[in-house]
Amino acid sequence: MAIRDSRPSTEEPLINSFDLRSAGQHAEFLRTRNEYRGMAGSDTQSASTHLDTLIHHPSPLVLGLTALASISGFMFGYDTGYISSVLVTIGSDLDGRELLVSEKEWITSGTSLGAVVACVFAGYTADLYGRKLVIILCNVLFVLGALLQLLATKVVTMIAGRLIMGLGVGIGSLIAPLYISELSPAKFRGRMVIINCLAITGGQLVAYAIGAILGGYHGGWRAIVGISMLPSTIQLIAFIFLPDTPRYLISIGKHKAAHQVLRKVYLGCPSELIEASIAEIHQLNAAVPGKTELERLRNSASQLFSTPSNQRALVIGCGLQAIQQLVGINSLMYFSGTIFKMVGYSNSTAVSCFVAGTNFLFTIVAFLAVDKVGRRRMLLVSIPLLMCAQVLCAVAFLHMDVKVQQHDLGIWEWSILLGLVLFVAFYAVGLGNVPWQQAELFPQSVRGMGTSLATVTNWTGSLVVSACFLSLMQWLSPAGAFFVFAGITFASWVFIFLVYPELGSLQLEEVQELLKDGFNVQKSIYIHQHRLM
Ligand SMILES: O[C@H]1[C@H](O)[C@@H](O)[C@H](O)[C@@H](O)[C@H]1O
Repeated sequence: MAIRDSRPSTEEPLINSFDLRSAGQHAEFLRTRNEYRGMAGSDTQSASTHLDTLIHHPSPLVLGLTALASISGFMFGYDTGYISSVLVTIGSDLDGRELLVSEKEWITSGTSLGAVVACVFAGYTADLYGRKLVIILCNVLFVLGALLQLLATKVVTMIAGRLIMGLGVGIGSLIAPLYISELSPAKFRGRMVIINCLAITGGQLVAYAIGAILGGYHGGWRAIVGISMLPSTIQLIAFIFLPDTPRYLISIGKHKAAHQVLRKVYLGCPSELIEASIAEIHQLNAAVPGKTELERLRNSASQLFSTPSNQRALVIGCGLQAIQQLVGINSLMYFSGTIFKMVGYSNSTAVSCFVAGTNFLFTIVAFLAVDKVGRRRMLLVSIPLLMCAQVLCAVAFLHMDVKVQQHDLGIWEWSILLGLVLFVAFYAVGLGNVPWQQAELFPQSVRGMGTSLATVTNWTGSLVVSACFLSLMQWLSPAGAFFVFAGITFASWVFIFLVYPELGSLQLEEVQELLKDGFNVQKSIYIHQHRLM
């Protein structure tokens, strides 16, 4: 907001009247403001940025709502993660016979397919009817999908259940990071969104672990599916009573309700400053014009595609989500068992847990580092290391004859294990979570629609990789497949280096201003460094 001079004439009197809690804080505020003025040629610092300087920890409300919103992330991870163990143990429970390969494929990819479809509509629905309502809707779909699978005696019911659950997964993957981004103060935003990523990778880990435990029992798969209804029911009930995001509330004119939420977000901060921040957010977030919903949909789309800052936001958001998937992570998440079996390791379930556990652990590293190190730097450092890990896997595969079923575990077999673990680890610290910060790229009026497109890109990429990976290994050999991933990873680094600015310390309303006349990478780095000081 400081990039745009939003409250030029009221700035000084307002500052004087604020009950700043200490001289140190005031000094800090003035220093930040002056440096920022110098950098951006602006005359003021926004009330929201000022509010940020007054708080030092996320408030209990921010933490609580983030944790509850992240249940959607958990469902995303759990629902995509449990299917491998269900398929192994389902036997002839459906239609009284073993499943055909094509049926297994439908049951597996049904969720991703449902997710792609749902993301197309979810964002715009959230722009129109609110973030909270969409969270409730996604839980209804989770529960409905799980119930159908739980009670299924026919293959077709099972596929329908997976598809409906997929609709929920798609909506949840979009709405949880959006809700958290709009709620969190800028300085904790990165970390709060990563809590949702921790829930995704945690959900995958729990799904593998529960699969390993219950998979051994006859009919255990129904319990694996049934368990998924518990977290979604909790989230469904909780969000009936919880508030929508302050930014959404402001966008529909509910300033009083927004004030109540913001007071708990910025605990102990002066009420006048919160008012000023609401006025700013209101002023900077003009609603999309239109009398009917169709008219507004048309205007939103044209605003999203024709405004230069939104075009750049789309390039970054969709680009990062495509990269997240095309480097091949889900070939490991879904097929690590197959890969390890090919290499000669026998216990594929344990191995899958190991891969999922690494993903989870290194997401914690990202959580601890993101707001200090910055999103851009985390990507630029972790991606070359990820590429080295992929090359290590490829070279190790070159030295093995994968057609031989039983290998002694020699140096190259161990190198593959090492390569895959490093692959997941370096992915988790950067690409696993930074693309999910997508909501910060778009302005309020088209945030839902913009994140929809980015999320559709993610799920399409995931579908393409999981559908093609086994064939790719056949056509090009496993070594060839990993060299392809390494090539994509290299190109990704160049893309990110050229176009991805550091958005870590900007208010959501400032990002648009930054992207107005270019990607402004250098400028963004400058702001980040100065606000961190
Ligand atoms: O960020 C997540 C996470 O990294 C998961 O492990 C992966 O399966 C998803 O596709 C990705 O979106």
